[in-house]
Amino acid sequence: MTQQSYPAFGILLVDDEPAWLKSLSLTLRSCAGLSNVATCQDSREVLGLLAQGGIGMVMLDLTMPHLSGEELLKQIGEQFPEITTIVVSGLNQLETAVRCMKLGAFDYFIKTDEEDRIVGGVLRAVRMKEMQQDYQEISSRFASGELRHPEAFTAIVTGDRAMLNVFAYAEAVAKSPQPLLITGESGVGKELVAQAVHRLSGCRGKLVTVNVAGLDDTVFSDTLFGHVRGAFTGAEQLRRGMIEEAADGTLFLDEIGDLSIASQVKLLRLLQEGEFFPVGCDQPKRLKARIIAATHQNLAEKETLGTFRRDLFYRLRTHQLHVPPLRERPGDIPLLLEHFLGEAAQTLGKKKPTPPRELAQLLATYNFPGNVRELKAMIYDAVSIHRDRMLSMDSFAKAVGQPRPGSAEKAAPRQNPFAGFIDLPTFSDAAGLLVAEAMHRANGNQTLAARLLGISQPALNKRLKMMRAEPV
Ligand SMILES: Nc1ncnc2c1ncn2[C@@H]1O[C@H](COP(=O)(O)OP(=O)(O)OP(=O)(O)O)[C@@H](O)[C@H]1O
Repeated sequence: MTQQSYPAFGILLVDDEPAWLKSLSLTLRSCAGLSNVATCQDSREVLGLLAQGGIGMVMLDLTMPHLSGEELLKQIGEQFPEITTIVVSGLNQLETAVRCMKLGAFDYFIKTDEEDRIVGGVLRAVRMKEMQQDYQEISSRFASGELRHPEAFTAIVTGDRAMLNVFAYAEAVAKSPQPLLITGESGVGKELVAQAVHRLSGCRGKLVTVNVAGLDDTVFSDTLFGHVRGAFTGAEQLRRGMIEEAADGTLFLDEIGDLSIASQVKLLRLLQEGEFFPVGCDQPKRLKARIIAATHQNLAEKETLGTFRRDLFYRLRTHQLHVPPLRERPGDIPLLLEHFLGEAAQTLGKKKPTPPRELAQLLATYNFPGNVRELKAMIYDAVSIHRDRMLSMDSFAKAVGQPRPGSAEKAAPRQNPFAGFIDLPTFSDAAGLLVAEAMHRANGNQTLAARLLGISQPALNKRLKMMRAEPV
């Protein structure tokens, strides 16, 4: 996407008629935004040109002097199997088309076909080729297992294997012009990942973020596509949409799961055709930005319920990254704690406090529905009220012990876990099981287990001694 010309690989047009070569190049440039196009009039030169490298696709005439198109097709298939070949011929014969397909042609067009058909076919082939290249890149990155640009991820604190896999994938698809979908619960760091992908893309344009939640279809169109002067009452000035703001860069569409069906249709058209119409304008403009979309919602479920279009879902997830929730990467909690303590202290102009040893363990017992954002807020909160050298556990214990406002735990009356039992355990058995669970969650730390149970540490110690004397 950094290069001026698109796509990243060259497209070679081969025909002995210069007028056709000129008109096809113009059509590809103006209707499909394909500018990385070279032409060749002499079929004998084609193999030599391909040997120089850089060409990923050939569009070939069949009836040419010297080397016929069919012969060339065969030789390209043998010597350059990675190159996609499309036949564009004056011959409207089914047998010829079938023969070409058998020789490996990706598609077959007749010169008199409508322009839209040819352009659509070429764009399809370009997309397939880009995806092939992306997948090769992905597998080679995973095989090497190393990040080439770890510095792009410095804002994301983690040591987790699954997160490192997310980074490897992000690196592999960063330069792809295909859309990228980032999923994961709220607060896991999806936007940080989008920023890293943009940085790695090498695009010289900006990263432009649009939160599409709550935008009705009219505002969505106006925000993304912009409008011309006089497009509607109040449109006194021309407005460039966010797509244009993000030209040669990345357009990050956050909360994509909330998009209305009408706007989904428009986004799909943008992705499929690579063009859009500013409101009130009948001249299409080309999409020159890479699209990254993110959501905390389950799009597969929404698609089944009919609230998210299947075609858009499949288009968006050409490449997909899932950022795991914090509770699935407890090893990150101490790292994030250290990081945010430093950050909060600096922001609040305080000395970085020392966290008690049990704090990370206490936090590991909590399931963090708000993920890293919630942890960050807890730490900022604690640092803002802290006075001594040692950080107090109190605000954390309070936060992890409380059901979140509006959460299911608060809304639903707590079920008595013994409700379905025919024979109730004895009081001492039940207490023993509760203590065993708290000790397990606290990783054997009595201070922490006592906090979880809401009793003092000596009381817990006494109970443990009793349990050892008469095991449950
Ligand atoms: N691994 C991390 N290291 C450092 N900071 C992080 C990390 N993950 C998230 N954060 C911070 O947590 C907050 C939430 O992150 P972010 O906005 O990227 O999450 P999100 O998944 O995009 O959330 P939402 O779905 O609500 O938009 C931000 O302040 C971000 O800087």
